[in-house]
Amino acid sequence: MERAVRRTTTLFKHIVCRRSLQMSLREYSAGIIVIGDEILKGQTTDTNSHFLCKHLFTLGVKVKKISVIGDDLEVIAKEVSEFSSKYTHVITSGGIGPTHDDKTFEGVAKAFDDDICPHPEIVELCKQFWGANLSSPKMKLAMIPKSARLEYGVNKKTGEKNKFPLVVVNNVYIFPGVPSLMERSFIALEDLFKNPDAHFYTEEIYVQQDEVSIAPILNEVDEEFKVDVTLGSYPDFHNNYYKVKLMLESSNPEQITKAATALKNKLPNDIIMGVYENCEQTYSDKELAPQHTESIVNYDSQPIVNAADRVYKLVESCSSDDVYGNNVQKAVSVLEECLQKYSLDEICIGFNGGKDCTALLHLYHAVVKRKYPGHQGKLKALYIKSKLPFPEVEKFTQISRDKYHLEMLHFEGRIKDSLGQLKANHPSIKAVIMGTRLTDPYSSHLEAFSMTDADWPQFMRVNPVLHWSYGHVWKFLRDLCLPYCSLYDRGYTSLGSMNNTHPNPLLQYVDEHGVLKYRPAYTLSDPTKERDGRN
Ligand SMILES: Cc1cc2nc3c(=O)[nH]c(=O)nc-3n(C[C@H](O)[C@H](O)[C@H](O)COP(=O)(O)O)c2cc1C
Ligand SMILES: Nc1ncnc2c1ncn2[C@@H]1O[C@H](COP(=O)(O)OP(=O)(O)OP(=O)(O)O)[C@@H](O)[C@H]1O
Ligand SMILES: [Co+2]
Ligand SMILES: [K+]
Ligand SMILES: [Mg+2]
Repeated sequence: MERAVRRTTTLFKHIVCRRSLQMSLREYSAGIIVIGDEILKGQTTDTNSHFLCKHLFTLGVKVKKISVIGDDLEVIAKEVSEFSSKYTHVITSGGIGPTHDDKTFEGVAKAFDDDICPHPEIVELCKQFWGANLSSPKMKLAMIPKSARLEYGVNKKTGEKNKFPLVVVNNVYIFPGVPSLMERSFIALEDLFKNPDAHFYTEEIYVQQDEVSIAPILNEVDEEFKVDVTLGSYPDFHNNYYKVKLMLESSNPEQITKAATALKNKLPNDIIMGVYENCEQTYSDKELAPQHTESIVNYDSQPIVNAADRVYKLVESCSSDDVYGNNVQKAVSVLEECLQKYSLDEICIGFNGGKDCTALLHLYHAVVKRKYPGHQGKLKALYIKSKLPFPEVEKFTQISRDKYHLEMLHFEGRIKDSLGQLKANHPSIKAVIMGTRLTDPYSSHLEAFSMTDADWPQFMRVNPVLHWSYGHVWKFLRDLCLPYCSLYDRGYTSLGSMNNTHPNPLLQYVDEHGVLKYRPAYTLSDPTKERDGRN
């Protein structure tokens, strides 16, 4: 939501986007109608339209309009009728449950001057699945427009025909509102929507300056190429590496290249962080993620996808006098040794969103991927929440959990007590991988494998980055374009709780408007001052 709102309030709405109607290509359009009082009342958040837009785009279908309406017969009929005449496909979600307030089938029937009546095939299915007799509320599911046809679709994983059909009237596809059901059903039926001619070319340019300062350039390029190329500008306030992503899109490969070249020539060179060219999307069912070619500058927008290749390449290509490279190598071999000694079930990584464990998590992920290429299970991560955690830290741990597919073992309170609970609740865990370095307090005596102290719950502490310097951690994170907690971009150099952690005073400066600001953590030149913001 937040992101969508931001987009519409920014420059993009002033750049009118048009794409040429190349006559050789047939354009497929779609309109989405989200139906349900609960959405208009703010009791449910609509995620279905977002899901549909994303998938339809990859199928070569342009969504032209999304409408959200209540469970009102007249309104449904009017909207369906209008959408049906305007767009190639109309997709509705919601309002097909067994209760009185669900009116979508009736509304669609009305839109086409049709009536609803029991459909024998669905009546049969209702009997089979729910033992429903003709008077049971479930039978409402069988009351569909007379002119409807049924589309079963195929489960892509099992190859089997779906058990329950989708109801379709003319070009109107009537999906359930429950997101999991809608998504499953849509994926099984997506071939119905696909545009066989679609062939979009995209190019992404990542820029390190805010939108306002580049707006005149965007307007110029848009003006020149708008007939053939769509230019979008998407700011990201939380990214550690860029401020705006520019997205060009066209079905004409020559024109998109010309537009992108014009844009790159006009933008100051030093603000371009990364360029992905020819991210051609052909609409196979395989992957939603765009197939990127390598960025021609250095920003990697998908650092986790190739984690193992990148990490091992770094390790294999490093020379003997490269201290940083050797430290990465050492970390990888400690992790490999850890995986020899313990099974994945016996290991968790201590992950609290800090920089050291963020670098470590990426290494651990890479080493696991290399050792177990087909591994589908989740890596375990231990997160002991402090009394007053920073919201930025909380957010970052959640983002990391999703990106690296972690199973989070959550605890709250004192670390020692939490480790006692870890032992009790997860008896299989024997080793905790940690981002501790020799320069951390009370850590100068540690080794790669050190048991916890005698008066602590007993775990093997595995310390792969023990010999890394402060600078090495930042070099690793930044060189590989890894996401890290946003507090580090605002002058924090080590993170504890909100009550004992401040930005590092050494990074303070006064900007041109006289405002006190902090430089990012990776610019700290004296590493012995890493904890100067802690008390
Ligand atoms: C898994 C784990 C094991 C730990 N084992 C010990 C230990 O054996 N002895 C000890 O004094 N502290 C131990 N600690 C505490 C850490 O040394 C350190 O005090 C804690 O991570 C807070 O670090 P900070 O002050 O940099 O935020 C452990 C912490 C964790 C997460
Ligand atoms: N609350 C915690 N929950 C889980 N693991 C923790 C916790 N605190 C510390 N650890 C582990 O101990 C390591 C050392 O802690 P430390 O605070 O020095 O590093 P960090 O949090 O990764 O980064 P920073 O030094 O910037 O705060 C972490 O990398 C992590 O592996
Ligand atoms: Co640290
Ligand atoms: K924008
Ligand atoms: Mg910390």
